[in-house]
Amino acid sequence: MPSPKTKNPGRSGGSQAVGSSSDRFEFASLNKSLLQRQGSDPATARLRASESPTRRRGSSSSTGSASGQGPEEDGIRLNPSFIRVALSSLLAIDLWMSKRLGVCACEDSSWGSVRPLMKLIEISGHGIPWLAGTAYCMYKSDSPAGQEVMLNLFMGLLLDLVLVGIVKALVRRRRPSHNRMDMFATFSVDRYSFPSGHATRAAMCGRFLSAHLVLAAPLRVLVQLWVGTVGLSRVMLGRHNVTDVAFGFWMGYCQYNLIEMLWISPQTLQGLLGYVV
Ligand SMILES: CC(C)=CCC/C(C)=C/COP(=O)(O)O
Repeated sequence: MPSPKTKNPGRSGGSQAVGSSSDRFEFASLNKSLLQRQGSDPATARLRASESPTRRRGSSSSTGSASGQGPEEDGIRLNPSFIRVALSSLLAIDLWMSKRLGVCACEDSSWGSVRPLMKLIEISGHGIPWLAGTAYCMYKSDSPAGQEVMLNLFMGLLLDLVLVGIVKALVRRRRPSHNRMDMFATFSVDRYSFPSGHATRAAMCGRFLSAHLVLAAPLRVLVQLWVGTVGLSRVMLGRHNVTDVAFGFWMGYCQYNLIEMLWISPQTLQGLLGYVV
């Protein structure tokens, strides 16, 4: 659980329980839009229609609805959709679970003594050791087949960084309020938490290793255990909400399919190099 030491510059103050200031921040925006939808009765709609264009423009930025919408869209706003209610419930459960599981968020959290181990697991899924290790193995490999596998893993790791960066920049979900931002070597988008870059990398590399490098069944089980541990450690460290990690796993799983689709074979490489040179 978070301690008074917990800092998060993006949030106003620390929090101890679900329904705290930070959670309320996320709920507030959901509730606001729900209320706005519910409040779109004909009288409100008429009132809105009579607003001056300037006022409507101003309000559209906060409500997320553009001025001058057609009647069909107003009709949709009359009925808060089931999906929206389901999503806000999921978000509530997500925040509650993430807060409960964030037991290593700082040294004086309930499981604070395990934090160094969790940080070690964090390093095992960080981009830098993976990129450096793969580049080293590619350089050291004396078989063309080994080099091919390593080159594709390297390209996959770069692709992962780009895709995660894009999704983080688009979604812009803040990290949990109990997170202490003390990760090493991060990009600016890493102040956002959705999806977990460690989870995407772990899931993608886990599938890659099992398909190309780790052939013994017991070792494959170990690889999958590592993937799960990396995901769990993200929530326990307070870095992520559960949904960030769950989506990250799914995204990493799909990224592996992308690597297989875009597989760079020696022939492709020769073609590409021949084209460039
Ligand atoms: C600097 C390089 C090469 C990678 C950054 C890796 C990183 C710190 C990702 C953030 O992961 P989470 O989204 O799981 O916190």
